[in-house]
Amino acid sequence: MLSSLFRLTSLRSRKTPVGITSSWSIFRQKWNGTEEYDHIRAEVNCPRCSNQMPVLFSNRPLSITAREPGLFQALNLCRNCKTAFYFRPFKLVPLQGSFVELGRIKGDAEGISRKDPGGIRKLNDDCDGDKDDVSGRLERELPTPKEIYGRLDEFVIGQQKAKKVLSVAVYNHYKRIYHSSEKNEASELGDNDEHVANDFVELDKSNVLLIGPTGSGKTLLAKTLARIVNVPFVIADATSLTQAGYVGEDVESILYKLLVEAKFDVEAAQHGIVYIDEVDKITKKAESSNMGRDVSGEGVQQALLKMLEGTIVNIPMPDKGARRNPHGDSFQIDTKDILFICGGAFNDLEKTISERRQDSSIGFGAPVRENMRTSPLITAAVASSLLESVESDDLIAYGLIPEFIGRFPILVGLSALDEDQLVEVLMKPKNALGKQYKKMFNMNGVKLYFTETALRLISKKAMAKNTGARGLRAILESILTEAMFEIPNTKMESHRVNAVLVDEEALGSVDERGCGAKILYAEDEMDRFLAKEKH
Ligand SMILES: Nc1ncnc2c1ncn2[C@@H]1O[C@H](COP(=O)(O)OP(=O)(O)OP(=O)(O)O)[C@@H](O)[C@H]1O
Repeated sequence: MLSSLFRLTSLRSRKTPVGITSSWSIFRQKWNGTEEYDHIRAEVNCPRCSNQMPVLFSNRPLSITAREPGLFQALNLCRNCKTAFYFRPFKLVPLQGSFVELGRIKGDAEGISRKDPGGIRKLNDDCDGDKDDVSGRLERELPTPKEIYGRLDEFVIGQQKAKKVLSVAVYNHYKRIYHSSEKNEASELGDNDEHVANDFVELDKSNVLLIGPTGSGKTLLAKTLARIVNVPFVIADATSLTQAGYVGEDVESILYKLLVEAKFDVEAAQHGIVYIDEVDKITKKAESSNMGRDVSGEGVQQALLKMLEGTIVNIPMPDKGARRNPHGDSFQIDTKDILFICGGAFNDLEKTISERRQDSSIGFGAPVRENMRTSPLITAAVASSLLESVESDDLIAYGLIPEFIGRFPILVGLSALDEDQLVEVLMKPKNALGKQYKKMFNMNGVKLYFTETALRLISKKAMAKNTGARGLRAILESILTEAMFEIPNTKMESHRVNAVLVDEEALGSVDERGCGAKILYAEDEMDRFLAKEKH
């Protein structure tokens, strides 16, 4: 996609001054962790559609100008008209320069305008300098923590505390982004002293670390949040990452995926959410057992530090064939506004927490210790309570390095789902598994029915497997496979399947297989069964 974007290099050259409309600022940052370059962040009007767009100039040499040193230049894509430009200012103060239009991305044909990955971005797009208006829009368009919580509730069962903490964290994260755009507007308008003083208050970024057993909804929470605030979202696996210089997926590849997800709209990518799973596998402890290769967990944590905090990362543009070329031009992604959510199961972390709190001082005391040894159910409840009080020191004791933990001011503990919650997971959320299978059978004109006892048994089986909600799908798949195999072959009236029933017999018991879902042919068979059940 990108090669077509830049194929039209130097198609047209317009000598139009770069109009600085709202803000510009200079800062110095390392590129590729070694050389230091100056950067100028500016707002310009797109010469094609006149929409405002943010541009990041830097004096890093680009191959487009034969690597001429010392020039401030930028490559940028107008997200409104999807036109790529090369910018080269001929004066720095006030910033003025010329545009070279590089070409346009075909919108729908390549799916570029398939969706606008930045509902959030619309706010910035519309900033027209009226401060009240910016604040007003902030209030109108950014969902409040309660609204975010309400939407999460539609998809995620239980985890009330995590949902609340995340709603506030995400709201504050995007408010922080608007705060900086609002700040720029205010200083342009020459606002009063109090506002000017407030401008110097920098809001820190708040990445989130989710700690909870497998199948408790960590990934689901992150994915749903990204959908609610309508920003690009990617999932990365910490175990596949390598420290600098090692062969394997590198840290930059996460940002490349985010850029792809944002359809190469740099600003949208910079406001996205990245979920990094399995961070408990890059602890010092896990190095020998889990990584299975010559890469230190600590090295990977080190490699992630800069990106988590906020740095400008260079993402090489793909060559023809969509391969990334490290020697070619690149997109620059500033990670300071990307929200990083990390997740991990951190098995047995509760023991570390318990040790820290020396058991008796936590209020549970000896009876709880006894319970932890004897009853797995109570142990799960106690473990959840302990996880809620997790602190940085516990994670350091677990093997995360202090610098890594320091970049996660928000720690959230998730609890294992209990039997009732697993039954809800099956049927309640908007796209619950049970609803999905019902829809699938409905497509063949067949009704799928689960009895209450069957739903409980499915949950019990999942709990016995210790895989949380993750295990539900495998159980459903195994009891419904036979029915899904038969039904498409029974289109003839005489053999038409009317309904499929999942009852206790279909499931067997917690540790034994049942007979599988029952296929009902006669039209009234299901009605008779339901009447009997009611009776
Ligand atoms: N609390 C929940 N509410 C609704 N569905 C859930 C919940 N937890 C898990 N699920 C479902 O279970 C499956 C696995 O969940 P998810 O990937 O979020 O688990 P996880 O905690 O990230 O697990 P892991 O640590 O193994 O990555 C998904 O299909 C998800 O829809």
